[in-house]
Amino acid sequence: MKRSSDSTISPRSSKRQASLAAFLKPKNAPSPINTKIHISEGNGQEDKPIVLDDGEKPEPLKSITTLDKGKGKAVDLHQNGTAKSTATDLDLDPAWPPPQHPYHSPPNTTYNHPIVIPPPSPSLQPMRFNLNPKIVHNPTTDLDLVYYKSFIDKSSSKELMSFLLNNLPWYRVKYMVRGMNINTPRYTTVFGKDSTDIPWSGYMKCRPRAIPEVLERLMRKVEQVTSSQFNFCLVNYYSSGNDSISYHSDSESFLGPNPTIASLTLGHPRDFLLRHINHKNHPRTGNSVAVEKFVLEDGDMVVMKGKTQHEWEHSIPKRKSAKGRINITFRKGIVKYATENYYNYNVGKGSLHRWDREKGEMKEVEVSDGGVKS
Ligand SMILES: O=C(O)CCC(=O)C(=O)O
Ligand SMILES: [Fe+2]
Repeated sequence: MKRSSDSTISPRSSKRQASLAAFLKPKNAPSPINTKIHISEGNGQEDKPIVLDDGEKPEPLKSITTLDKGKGKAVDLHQNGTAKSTATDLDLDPAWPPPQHPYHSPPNTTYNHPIVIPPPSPSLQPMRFNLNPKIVHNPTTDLDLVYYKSFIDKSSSKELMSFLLNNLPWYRVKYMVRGMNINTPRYTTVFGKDSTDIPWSGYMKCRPRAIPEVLERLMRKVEQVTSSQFNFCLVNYYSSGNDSISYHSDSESFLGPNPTIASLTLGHPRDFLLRHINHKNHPRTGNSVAVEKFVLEDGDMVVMKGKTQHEWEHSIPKRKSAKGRINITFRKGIVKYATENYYNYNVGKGSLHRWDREKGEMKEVEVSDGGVKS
């Protein structure tokens, strides 16, 4: 999806919000929200027309629709059927990944990395995880989440945050939509390749990058815990409360129907809002649907699944006092366009940024690393 809010195009641009989900609304459903500017925003962008709509007023927040308070434990699926409440990334099933896994091995573990991303430091071995999810499922509104509070344990999450901040290449992507310049309001980066048999070297518009070892190990664990398979890892860094992602759905057709997306938080907490695409008038009930809010804290993981991406939008709104937060998402792209799109909107053509440890801030590095070809 693309991004919008926070572009330089006009003072009102920060109000602009995005949704591709509007295109997926059931036929005859009432029009979701009226109409002025509605620019889709997120981490990928689909080649579809963009519905224009206006950022609407904020709505009162209601508590989450937690139907199962999550007393049960997550089942660690590859532990010979034994359910566990904690795990590490080193206790993976040796048969994982299976031969048909959608992440085909890159030519080497550092393939197309524009900078040296070191292997995980000893302090990151092993990473420890807590498996105590809450199931958030509302069959009427099709909200379908699994929410792991403190999925990554505190010391692993601190180490991981520092490792990623210091070692990943970061971008502040600029792009154009309908003649308007958009500045992505957060730092982004992406690794991985779609599940097609196209070789890693076979992309004309971008150069897919191998998922760095530490993120691949995390991905394998998340796959095991969620019974899913992924081939992309997108990472966001929100450096302050001014960084954000506006309402959008990750419902791009290049992820296939009902995509499962696992999303992890490291660092300072941020509000995560979910809004139904027909929140003013739900087609089945005729009622309004309240915005759902989660405060995502260090180590938390939210798995969005089922029809969530088709029926709901999510956002990380700006918040005055917020401080640095990393978000990692794992997804599965099924066509070549997934790769082109994700690199275009999360690496782009601009210069890379590195974390300046001494100053505690991002620094723009002059060289362009050729992530995306012109
Ligand atoms: O930062 C987050 O929690 C959400 C990120 C997100 O929605 C996205 O990258 O598509
Ligand atoms: Fe998203």
